[in-house]
Amino acid sequence: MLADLKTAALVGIDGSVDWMCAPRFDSDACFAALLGYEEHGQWGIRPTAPVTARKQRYLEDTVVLQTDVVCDGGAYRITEFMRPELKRTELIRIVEGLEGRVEMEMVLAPRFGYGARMPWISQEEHSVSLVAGPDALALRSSVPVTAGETHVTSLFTISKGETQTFSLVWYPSNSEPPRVADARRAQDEAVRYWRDWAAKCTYNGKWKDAVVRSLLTLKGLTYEPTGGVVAAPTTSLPEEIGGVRNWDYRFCWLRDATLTLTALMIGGYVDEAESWRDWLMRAIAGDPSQVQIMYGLSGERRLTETELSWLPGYEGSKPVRIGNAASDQFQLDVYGEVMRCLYLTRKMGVPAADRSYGPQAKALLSFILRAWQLPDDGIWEVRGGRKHFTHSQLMAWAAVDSLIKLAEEFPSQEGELRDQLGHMRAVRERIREDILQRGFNTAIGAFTQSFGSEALDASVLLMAHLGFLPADDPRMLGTVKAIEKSLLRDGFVARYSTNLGLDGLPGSEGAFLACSYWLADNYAFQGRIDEANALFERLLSIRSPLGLLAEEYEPKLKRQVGNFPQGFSHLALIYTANAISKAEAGFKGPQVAVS
Ligand SMILES: OC[C@H]1O[C@H](O[C@H]2O[C@H](CO)[C@@H](O)[C@H](O)[C@H]2O)[C@H](O)[C@@H](O)[C@@H]1O
Repeated sequence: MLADLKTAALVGIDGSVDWMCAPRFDSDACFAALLGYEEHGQWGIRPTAPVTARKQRYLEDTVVLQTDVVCDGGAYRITEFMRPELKRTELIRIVEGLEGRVEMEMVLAPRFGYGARMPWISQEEHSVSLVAGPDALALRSSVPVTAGETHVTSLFTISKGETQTFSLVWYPSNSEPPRVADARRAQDEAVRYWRDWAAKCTYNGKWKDAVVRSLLTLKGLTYEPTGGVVAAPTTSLPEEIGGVRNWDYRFCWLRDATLTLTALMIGGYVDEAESWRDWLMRAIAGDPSQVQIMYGLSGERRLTETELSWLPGYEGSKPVRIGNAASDQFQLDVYGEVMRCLYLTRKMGVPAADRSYGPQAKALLSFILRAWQLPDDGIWEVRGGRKHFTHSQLMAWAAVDSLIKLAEEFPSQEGELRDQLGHMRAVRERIREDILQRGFNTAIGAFTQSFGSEALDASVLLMAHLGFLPADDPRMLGTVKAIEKSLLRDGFVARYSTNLGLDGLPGSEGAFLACSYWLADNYAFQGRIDEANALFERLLSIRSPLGLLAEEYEPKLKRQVGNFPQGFSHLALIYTANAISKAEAGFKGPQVAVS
């Protein structure tokens, strides 16, 4: 992934940019070969001779990618990056000769509208422009290029010590193409930007490299103009290869982003936390019954789901969807996420907002006090009908619990809530009793997926994180044991069993990485340090060579599946690294970086 805090691009080890939406994460893709073939848009820079070795890495503490390629005749390096410090989207690729002399081919073939629209290509004095409807790209390069009807191409050679540069910038087609800076200067600026940001990380445990990579990835999923955080920069990377579980993640989920906040807190990133808190409160402003579970990058509400029939899908996994019908779902847990966000940001020292969020919190409270007993669609956004999910009830409890803590610990700012304290405490106790009575199945000795059910669900592992029960409570020990017995897949945790018909979808899916981290957290909280370490190391070992994680892992195929890179997995990694470090230092129970 390359990122510029407005959008991202995915580059293959073969030198091809196969995915990029511009100018925002949720814009139409202009390179969509990831979900189809070359004809759906890509930008390749490759040798004409066969490749014998390739090695890819990020420059330390940056999102600047470097790929070394050895081929017949010599070796070269491509350094590529986007520009986080700019308002526009610009992708720069610098080719450097390392050995001998290599003949290279550059082929630029964007197809706007997710691979559907061929641009008009015209050669101008210093650049080539590619225009279709509202979108335009301009390519500038240090080597001569040929603008054909369908592609821009260049054949050039690179010898040891030589450098050639290419920069591609998106601009609105009704304006002039922007001027671009010197590529090396741009590289220095991008490197400095990411390194300055990474240097602020306050986690200093034994997994610092992995934590910093995950933090940089989460930062790369941030849409800086508004502070929104996308779940992933991709759509429709399948949860089952060849299957239909293909969803669009280029939106801001209240759940994912609030959990991201906890991860940023662990890393010490207060500005980002403040920015997310304010984004969140703007997005959900209004009637609490109309709070959505996800929004567009600027808080847009209409995220209509459609299928793109012309795209064959990743390795034939159809349909390719854009938009997300889960945006219309009722998921009780998001109220808990919002309240936790309000509480945790205050707790970590984020200053109170200019306008008090007290009245909004009070309105949300009154909604949750009315709605907590309603069935909902649950954390996994299942499409198989509403239930009383145990995790949803847990988060209703967390919503009230967070507001009680806000009122107790920050009485001067959140005074509006104080007169409700008695009532809130009574409701918190009622929800708790309900969960303990109806969410715990005494026959199997575990909390189950929904009230009265026998099915297991890894989301209840979060009970200890939220302080609902101590991790060594016999009911938590029983739950962990039952999950180990029924949901472990070759050492990784499935979120639930897909063969019980819960999600209303055909087929199956991989193990869910965040749930696997949550199991490791429970081990750490319970003092089972060796097991926590072993599971965490296993999870580190399946990251991509660049340290990136998708949403899921398919142990049978030994490959990651689902959208990529996925914030949920990276934020869970950060939390677990911290939880194990804390447990090793002698802390008992859940610890986030708030004192
Ligand atoms: O599995 C079915 C659902 O999958 C997606 O939701 C998942 O991703 C969300 C974003 O990371 C996460 O918040 C949620 O807990 C996951 O289940 C998809 O967005 C849904 O439309 C789909 O029903």
